Amino acid sequence: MRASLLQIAADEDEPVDSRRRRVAALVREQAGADLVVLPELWTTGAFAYESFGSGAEPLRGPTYEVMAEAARDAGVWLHAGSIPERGDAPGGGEGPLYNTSLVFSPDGELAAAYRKIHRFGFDKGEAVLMAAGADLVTVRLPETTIGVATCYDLRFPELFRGLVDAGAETLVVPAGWPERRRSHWTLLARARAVENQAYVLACGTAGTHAGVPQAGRSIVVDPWGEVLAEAAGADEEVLTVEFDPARVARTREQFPALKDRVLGLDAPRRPEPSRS
Ligand SMILES: NC(=O)CCC(=O)C(=O)O
Repeated sequence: MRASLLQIAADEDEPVDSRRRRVAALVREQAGADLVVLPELWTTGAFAYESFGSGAEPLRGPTYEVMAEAARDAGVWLHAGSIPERGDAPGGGEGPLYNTSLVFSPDGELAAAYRKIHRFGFDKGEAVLMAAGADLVTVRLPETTIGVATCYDLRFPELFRGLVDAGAETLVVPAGWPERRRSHWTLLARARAVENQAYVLACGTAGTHAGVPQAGRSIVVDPWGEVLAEAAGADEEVLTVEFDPARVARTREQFPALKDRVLGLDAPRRPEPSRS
């Protein structure tokens, strides 16, 4: 399988419509790839909190339209990164905001939408401006099943275990990860690959947005935890990699650690009563 990760910048000086067209052209240039991946919130920037409301769009809004067409023209599976999605309110009108990833099939149909479950920012930013998703999302491609997660989700191994239990063999993680925590990005991408015996395709953002320098360093890790490809730095880059999806099953068979899982350990344990 061939995948291209498009590590693009979300520069405030570039009008969003121009960026959509520019990114669509880049997607079209990837014709021949099986899967193309974009970063998190590339229309606004993942740290441009004040733009989330003004830059929000419905699920089937302008980014959806442009990306569906680009996927169809290129004939690729496209994980189009995420958008600030304005959900519907139950009685009509404006509902909550979500950080929503869109996955398109090569015929330009929406194959899946994933609303980010773990919102970043603690008591500010995304954590207060956006609502949390609740559903794990996997998508069956001809060669592999992808499991979808977004940026901060990378810190929560239980989400990835859920994806593996749902059949995921390739974990796709668009992100807007800051330079300040670059070492965590690489470490966590490799950890998620090793512990789940799965490929990890993690696509970061280039440049600086909202004053936050981005780590870039998009990375592809194999099911043994080895780095197959890594972006050179934090500039815009197309990272292309060939990988063999069958290695997931082989790795899980030859080193069957996933079979040794002990389930139900997540409940708090009480100390044994004293026997004296
Ligand atoms: N956009 C994000 O989710 C940022 C996550 C992050 O900075 C971190 O986990 O560290």
